[in-house]
Parts: sequence; structure tokens; C-alpha cells
Amino acid sequence: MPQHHAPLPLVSSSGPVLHRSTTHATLPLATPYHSCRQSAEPHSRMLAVASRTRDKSATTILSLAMPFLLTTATATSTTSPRPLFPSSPRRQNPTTPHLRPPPPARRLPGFPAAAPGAPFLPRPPRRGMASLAATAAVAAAAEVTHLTQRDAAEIDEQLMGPLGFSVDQLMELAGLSVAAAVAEVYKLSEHTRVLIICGPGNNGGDGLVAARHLYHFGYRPSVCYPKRTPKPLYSGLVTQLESLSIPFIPAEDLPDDLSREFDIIVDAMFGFSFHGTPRPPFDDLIQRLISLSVIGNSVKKPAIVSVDIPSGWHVEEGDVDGGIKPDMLVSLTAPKLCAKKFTGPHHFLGGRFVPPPILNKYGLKLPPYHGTSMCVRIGKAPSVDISSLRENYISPELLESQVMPDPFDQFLRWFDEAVTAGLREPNAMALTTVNKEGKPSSRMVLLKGVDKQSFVWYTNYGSRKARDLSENPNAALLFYWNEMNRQVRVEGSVEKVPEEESEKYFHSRPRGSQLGAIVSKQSTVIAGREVLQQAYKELEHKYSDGSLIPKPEYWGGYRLTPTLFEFWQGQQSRLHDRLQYSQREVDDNIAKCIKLAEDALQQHGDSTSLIQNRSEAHHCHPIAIDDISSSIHRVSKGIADCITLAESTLRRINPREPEDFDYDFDKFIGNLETPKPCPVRGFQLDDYDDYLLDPLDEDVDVTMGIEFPDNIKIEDADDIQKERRKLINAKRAKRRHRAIETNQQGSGNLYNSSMGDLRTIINASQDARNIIIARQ
Ligand SMILES: NC(=O)C1=CN([C@@H]2O[C@H](COP(=O)(O)OP(=O)(O)OC[C@H]3O[C@@H](n4cnc5c(N)ncnc54)[C@H](OP(=O)(O)O)[C@@H]3O)[C@@H](O)[C@H]2O)[C@@H](O)CC1
Ligand SMILES: [K+]
Repeated sequence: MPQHHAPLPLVSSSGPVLHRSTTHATLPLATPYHSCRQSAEPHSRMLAVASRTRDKSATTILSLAMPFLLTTATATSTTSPRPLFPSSPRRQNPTTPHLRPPPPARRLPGFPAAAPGAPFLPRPPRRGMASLAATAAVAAAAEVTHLTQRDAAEIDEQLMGPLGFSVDQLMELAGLSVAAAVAEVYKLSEHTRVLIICGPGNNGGDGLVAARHLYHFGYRPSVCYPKRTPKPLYSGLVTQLESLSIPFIPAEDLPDDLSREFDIIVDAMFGFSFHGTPRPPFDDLIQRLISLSVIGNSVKKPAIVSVDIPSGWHVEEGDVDGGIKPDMLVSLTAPKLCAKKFTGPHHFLGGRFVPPPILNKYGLKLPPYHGTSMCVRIGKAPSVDISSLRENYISPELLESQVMPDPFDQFLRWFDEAVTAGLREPNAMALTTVNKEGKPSSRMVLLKGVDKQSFVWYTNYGSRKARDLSENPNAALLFYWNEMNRQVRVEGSVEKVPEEESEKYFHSRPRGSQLGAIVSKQSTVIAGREVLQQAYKELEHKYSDGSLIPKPEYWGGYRLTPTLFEFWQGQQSRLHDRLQYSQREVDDNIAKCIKLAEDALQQHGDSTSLIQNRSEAHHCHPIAIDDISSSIHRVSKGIADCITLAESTLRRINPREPEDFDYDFDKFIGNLETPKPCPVRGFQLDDYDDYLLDPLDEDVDVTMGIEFPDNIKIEDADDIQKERRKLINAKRAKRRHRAIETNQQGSGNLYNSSMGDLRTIINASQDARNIIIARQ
């Protein structure tokens, strides 16, 4: 961890008071936007303000005014911090729950069988925990094993003997570690030109490999290799470098002023087999590096990086007679005793290949490597002046002509690129809420859904963010994709997602997370971590049969509908690209239009189900007809309102494809007109009834239009009248039934055509969103 030279916040003498509260980190918009460029925030101003508070009286006032309360749970806590490295490999407590027992080791000749509890490399922390692990590694640096020259040579022999490694394999990994460590500290933008001075042995071989990797990382390496070893391994490494057109500079042709020509000098002259005093030409080369160390600070000096041992140093005693003073030491396999005398700012360990038999045999305590890294910092953290910390971002330009017209598409494009780049948790976002008093608070949450409408995340409805949101629905989201020099800001208003949606998502989570959500009563003070663990255990037991874990009512999702997007791409010299999408004022009308259209659709959906339900339940009941008619009328009213508003709004805001829109719009109107008779059909039924009743009139030929079946015996007018009535009633029922079916079909058509057309309207409205992109 960097040492912070900037003044730090003040803490009261009574000490901070810490509440243990449960925190539970837990992704869908449609509107017009515009984008503009803003000047970079002057971080230095903040530091300047902070330094003014160094004034003593200010300190006193502040410390009195800011008494932080620490409600600690440690008194009841039974857990102790996990040691990063077991203090003694053989005394490691086998019951330590965090450490996995080592896999049974095959016994190799010359190596002890791995005893239970024998040391093994702690599992490397996941990426992203790097800074935490680095801090721990620094704290534990003193415990890292330092090897004698004899042990180093012996390990070398064993690796390349019974353990089956080949020298070129180890050299490749060693050289890669060196290049990785160099790249981690010396950024390409300021340190491009690298001179690698290689000695006659394997240390020189590591240098040749490092030169190749540095070339592929983007550096411009040159190699000085005065005593070439005539072995295929070395000549192969030389050929590889020649194929990359890497220059080889004879020692005598090196420029007089190395400072002017190189930004980094890699010392790969001697490693752990060095003895005595350096012989020519290395004596002179080492002397040149020594003289670089003594140049005054006013001259820009190249950084000296020593591979495994600062060349010329005694392998165990270190710098005994004014040797070179490297800025960086990359110890390989394990540091040698001389490394204890290294006082430079950057000490790294490389050579991530040490197998358990070596660890066991030599009782090696080594720090874990993080993620997939080939090197790890050991020793003290470099001292850092916070105000001088800056990256010179190198990224492709972000131009107005390149971004998508819709900010959601642009977001999804960047999101996909972050996923493709393998970033860890690209959906992590800082959520800022503001309570009713205007006090803001931020925390990281995980985006769980995004569509063309809004961003969704889930949380505890009892949390502070939830309280803030209930008081003030405005919130901001911030995505920061460091590795890509990108940031996205989103601002908008927040609402809860429907319960069914939360329910669905809740049950899609791992059972452990479901239980965690029940246990975690966020933002409430609890007695200690064990309270949570106990509650979790009880729930785990309760639901151990695999039964459904009910979603607590205090857990659910939020949806932020954006009103602003800002896409930031870091660039060199702070000339960043910052494009902002915002909405035009007309947006309110569009939103209203869409809402109306959606309401109309909703009603339509209702009326369709109503028709179905009614016709099933009351097959021929006339009341169904009335209901159908009135709901269709209602729907039509909604549609009509929607059309009026859609028309006036959409025409006014000059949609991007006016012809297409007009076409869709006309088609929509046309379709709406077609099924218009539909609601009237219900009343037509009465007309039919009248028509059917007409034949009963006295002056109408009673047999007209009626065919009597042969088996019906007609004797007098009364009989005829009776039979006619029966038949008429039957026909009436039949027709009524048919009429209802017709209605159903009619409204089905209306439903389908209107549904599609309303969708067209909605889509057209959304497409026509008046998005303004401005550079800030
Ligand atoms: N697991 C491991 O162990 C791994 C080890 N690796 C690497 O190997 C390095 C050890 O390599 P190494 O054994 O070849 O010895 P190294 O230090 O390069 O020098 C030997 C040469 O220097 C010469 N020389 C000596 N003194 C001298 C003097 N005063 N003045 C002039 N010359 C002198 C000596 O000549 P000699 O004295 O024998 O005549 C011989 O030619 C180790 O530090 C690490 O970098 C990694 O590659 C991977 C894994
Ligand atoms: K060296």
C-alpha cells in the first residue's frame, strides 16, 4: 500500500466508534438526450484544501467536531484474523478452517513426504483483492525466507534434476517474471528505452528472455551481451531477439552517457553463482552502473533493475564495498540473503514455479502470487506522493461520429467490451442516493439487468439507500472500467421493480445468497459477525431439505430510468473524451404518448380476456355483449388519445425517419378504422331479435322462412304458433351465440392489429427520441 503523504482525515482522541452493520451488495429507458465536454476535476485543489487543515487549531476543532463512534463487535468475536502465511510450516494448526489441507504429495527421492499440515502456498487471492493482499504481503515480508548461496544452488539442481524441470523452462518463467515486474512499475509511456546487460550464465539467460517479453510488451530493448555462452539454449535466445531486430550493442560501443539513451537498465550480469570480484568486461560495466547511482537528483537517471542479485554484490553479505544501488530487485524462486540489504523502492519476487517438495524441504515461506500474475511485490511498499499519482491514459478516441445514437446501445457496446476484456465484475457500479435533507451517500452494487429502458439492481428495502430513495427518487450510477480507461455516468429516477420480478430474480440466485438476503437486515446495528453466522446456520438447517426459500418482503429490486448518460474515455495529457447524452424538453410529451399507448394496450389486453371469460361463463348472456362493447369503447378512447398525442408530438419533434414514421402512422390509423364496426355488433344482435320476432306479427305469412321438420305434426294455428316460437327461440339463441363469436373475432382482430400498431407507435416514438449528444 502506498504511504500517503497527503494529510489524512483526523480522528478523535477517544478513538473511532464503529458500528457493525450488515451490508449486502446486491441491471432496464426510453427518452431523448444531448452530449458536451467538461474540464477535468482538479484533484489537486482537494489536496490543497486538505493540507490547509494541518493548522493545529483546525485540527483540534475538527477532531472535536468529528467524533467517530466505533461500536465494535470484537469483544464477543471468537474469530482471530487469518494469518496470511502460517508462522511455522510445521506448526501450522491443522484445524485452521481457512486453509485447505495440502493434497497428498508423491514422495520424491531426496525429499521428505509431505506431512499433514506441511506448508503449501496459500491460495492466491482473487484478482481485485490485490491491494489487500499486497498490504498483507508487505506486512509479512519480514517472514519471507531468504536463501543461502548453497541452498539456492541446491534448489537449482533439484528443480532440474528429480523434479523434472529443464533449464530453458525455468529461464523462460524467470525472464517473464522480470519483464512483468518491470512493466508493473515502469509504465511504457515514460520508460520505453531499455538496455539489458547480460552475463555469461543463467542470470544472463534470464536477461535475454526478459528482453524478448519486454519487446512484446511494447518497450524498445537493446542488449549488451559481451560474453556469449556457446550453448544451443543461449544461441537460440539470441536468434529470437535478432528476429525481432533487437539491437545487440558491444560493451565498448555503449554510449558514454547511458542516462541520455536509456530509461531502464536491466542488470542481468550475475546471479547466485557469482563469487570473488567481477572480471572484465563486467567490472567496468558494473562501475558504470555504480556511477549512475551517484549522479545528482537533477539529472534524469535510468532506473536500474537487478535480476535476482545486484551484480557484484556478495550473494549472502550483500553490498559490501560500494556496489550498484538498484532501484528494483527481482528475486527469483526465493530471495537470497543479500536481498535483506536491498534498500531500493521496488522489491519483487518472480519465478512462479516452486513446487511443494521444495517448499517443504527448505521450509520456504513465500508470499502468494495474485491472480495470474508472474511476480509479486515483497518488502516495503514504495512511498508515494499522492499528488504525483497519475496515469497517462492511452486509448482510442471517442468521437461523436462513432457513438451509437441511442445511449443504451452505446452502454451495451461498452459493457460487452468490458466483458470481452475479461474485467472482473464489469457490472459493479457505484450507486449514489441523496436523502431528503440533501445528504448524499454512495456504495457499490451490482447491476443485475439492463434493457433499452432502465438499469436494475436488487437490495434490501430496509437499507440506507432504500430509505434515501423513498425520500428522494433521484440517483446516480457510476461504472468505472479502469483497465479500459472508461467511465459511464448515468443519472435518473428510481422506482421499485414489481414484486413478481424481484421474486423471480430472488429464486434465480444461489441458495446461499437467498439465505444471506434473509439474514442481512441491512443498515441496522448488530452485536457481531457471529450473530449473522448463527442466523445463517439456522436458516441453512431449516431449508436443508431443498425446499423453497421465501423471498423476504424487505428485499427486492430497483429500476433507474435515466435522464442523462455520460461516456468518458481517458486520454493522454488529460485531454479526455467526454460525451453526454441528454433529453430534449419535448421528451415529456413522448413519454406521455408512450404511457398512453401502453395503457391502451393494457386495457385492450383486459378486454380480450374479459371477452373470453364472459363468453365462456355466460355463453349467451346479453350482459356479456354490453361489457364487451363498453370495454372496447374504453380501449378506443385510450387509443384515440394516444393517437392524438402521438401525432402532435411525433410530428413536432422531427423524427429521424419521417417517411417511415408517416407510413407506420397512416397504417395504424387505417387499421384502427377497419375494426370500428366491432363494438356496434353487440347492438346488431337486438336488430336480429327484432327481425326474428317480426314473423310473429299477425299479417305475416306464418310459414315464411320457416321449415318444419317432417316429424312435427301441425294441426292448427296454435300449434303452428307454438312450434314457430320454439324454433324462433332456438334460432335466436343460435344467432346470438354467433353474434358473440363474431364480436370476439372482431375484437380479436382489433386487438391484434391495434396491438401491433401500438407497438409500432411506441417503437416509432422511441426511435424518434430526440437524443442530443454533446461534447463536454
Ligand atoms: N531455480 C533457479 O535456481 C533458477 C535460476 N535462475 C537464474 O540462474 C542464476 C544462476 O545462474 P548460474 O548458476 O548460471 O550463475 P550466474 O550467477 O548467472 O553466473 C555464473 C557465471 O558467472 C561467472 N562468474 C562468476 N563469478 C564471476 C566473477 N567474479 N567475474 C566474472 N564472472 C564470474 C561464472 O564463471 P565461472 O566463475 O564459473 O568461471 C559463470 O559463467 C540465478 O541467479 C537466476 O538468475 C533462473 O534462470 C531460473 C531458476
Ligand atoms: K544480476
